[in-house]
Amino acid sequence: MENLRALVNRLQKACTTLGDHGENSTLPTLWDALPSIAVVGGQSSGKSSVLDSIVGRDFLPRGSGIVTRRPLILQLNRIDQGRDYAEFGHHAGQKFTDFVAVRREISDTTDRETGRSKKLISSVPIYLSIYSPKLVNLTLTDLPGLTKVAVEGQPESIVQDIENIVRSFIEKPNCIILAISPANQDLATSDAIRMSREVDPRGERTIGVLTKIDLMDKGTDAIDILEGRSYKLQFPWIGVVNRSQADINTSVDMIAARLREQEYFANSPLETPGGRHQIPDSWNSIAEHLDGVRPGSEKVSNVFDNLLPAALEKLRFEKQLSMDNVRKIITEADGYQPHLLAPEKWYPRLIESSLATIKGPAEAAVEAVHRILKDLVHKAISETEELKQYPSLRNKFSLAAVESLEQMRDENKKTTLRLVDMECGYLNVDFFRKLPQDIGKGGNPTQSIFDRYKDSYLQQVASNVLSYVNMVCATLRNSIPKSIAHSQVCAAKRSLLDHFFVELGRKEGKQLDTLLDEDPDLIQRRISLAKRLELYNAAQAEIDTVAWSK
Ligand SMILES: Nc1nc2c(ncn2[C@@H]2O[C@H](COP(=O)(O)OP(=O)(O)OP(=O)(O)O)[C@@H](O)[C@H]2O)c(=O)[nH]1
Repeated sequence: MENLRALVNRLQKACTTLGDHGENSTLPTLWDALPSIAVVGGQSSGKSSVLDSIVGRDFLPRGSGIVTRRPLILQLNRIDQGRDYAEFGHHAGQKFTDFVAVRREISDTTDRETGRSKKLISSVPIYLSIYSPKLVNLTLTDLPGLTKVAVEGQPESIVQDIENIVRSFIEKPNCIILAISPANQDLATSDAIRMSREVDPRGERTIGVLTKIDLMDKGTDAIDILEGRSYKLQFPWIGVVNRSQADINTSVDMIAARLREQEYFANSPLETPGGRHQIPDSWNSIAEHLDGVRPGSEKVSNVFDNLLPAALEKLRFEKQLSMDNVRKIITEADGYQPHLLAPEKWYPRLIESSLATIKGPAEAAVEAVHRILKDLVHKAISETEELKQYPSLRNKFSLAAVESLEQMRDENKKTTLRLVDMECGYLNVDFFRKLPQDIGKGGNPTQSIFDRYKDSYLQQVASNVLSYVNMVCATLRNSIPKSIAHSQVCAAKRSLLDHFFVELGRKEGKQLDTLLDEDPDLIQRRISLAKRLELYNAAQAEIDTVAWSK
């Protein structure tokens, strides 16, 4: 990989020297075919700060308004040893070792192209190479910041002109887009996301970078964005805290800024150093299963629409309210002293005895959904590539998810059974008042107690109770799924791993390391592959020697 990057860098350098910059050419150019990384974002979103941070040098001009007014093509070159230095394409051979002078030259050469007006832009790129033992071989392009309106002194076309410059870089399929969005603005207004979505709608070559996390309003956090729930990309989002303007003014150096950034994330209650950033794909996958984006959630609807209604149907209340049963319950309720004036005292007993049987199917539905969620979670975890590499973390992750699901299930059982208890605890008397019935045979309390044990009377009671129980059962048939969806499905989507993340956040570095121990087979495979690569490289060198000696 490193060899490949070095090769691409060398090719880009050759293009630059030979004047092939890709722009304004009707012929296909080598430059366009080479991979590059473009830094895109709204004005003052933090693009230059991110680049400064990657390079580890304070070398880009800063200030208010449009600061980056020409594309800056930045080649980073790793050297084995020696002092850091920079070289401009327009001053080939002149080594800049003073990075303040580099910053000044970027400003001056921008002015030379656009005129002294700080409000104009140009599409002609500046080429800058930086050499350092601390760098990796990469080519990055800093682009003018996207803006929404032209300000005083700027041509009306400036908004479109900047978009055109940016688009000309990022529309190339070989361009990786580093899309910079500030966390203190709504992501829906992010220019970086708007432009990257236009050219890379599936987010396959866009890396989302969230700056200014330290400037977010109190009470808000960046979790939804960093976990890809606000805008999903194929690669994880990266959160950063760059130097503030005050830091720049007081010359806080890059090392101190980086330490402060680490400290910020280490002390942020919801962030964990690395762990939380590794996990979102699995978490997203669980949420997608539950949302029906991936298969699995239809099994939950099957419980609600088919299994629960069928189980309630099977209860057969008519059988429970047969005349023999009604007589038995009434006789038991009367005891040695038959009720003289309050036959309605039997009703709660009769109703409760029927409704209590609903608890069976209700509990079964809670259990069934719990099992489905457990399967979905296991499936999502096993599909998560990053977790395959770390068996201990995967194990802990899985245990935490199951434990959390079990707590939700237990809680859900209580709430669902309480729904049934509530129905038993209070009867809607109005329902009975409105029932079309023969008052003389049924609920008339003044009726002689001797008539009350007659079959016709008991039939009437059974029929009244059956109507009522059927009505309640229909209500519960609707409210039980709601209770299950609320307490298990939505709760799992919302907070399945919250407890786990908090626990993870409390762990020390060493404890985290034990979680990230790799699968021994995988380590062995990597060692074998590295050996094989070494062998191939040696073989390639041999072949080259033979070829050259011909
Ligand atoms: N507090 C804080 N300030 C930041 C952060 N990132 C950038 N800034 C500040 O935001 C301002 C703009 O940052 P730049 O990096 O110049 O932004 P830019 O996108 O390159 O700006 P243009 O090139 O003008 O479009 C500067 O004052 C930075 O110090 C951050 O993460 N936290």
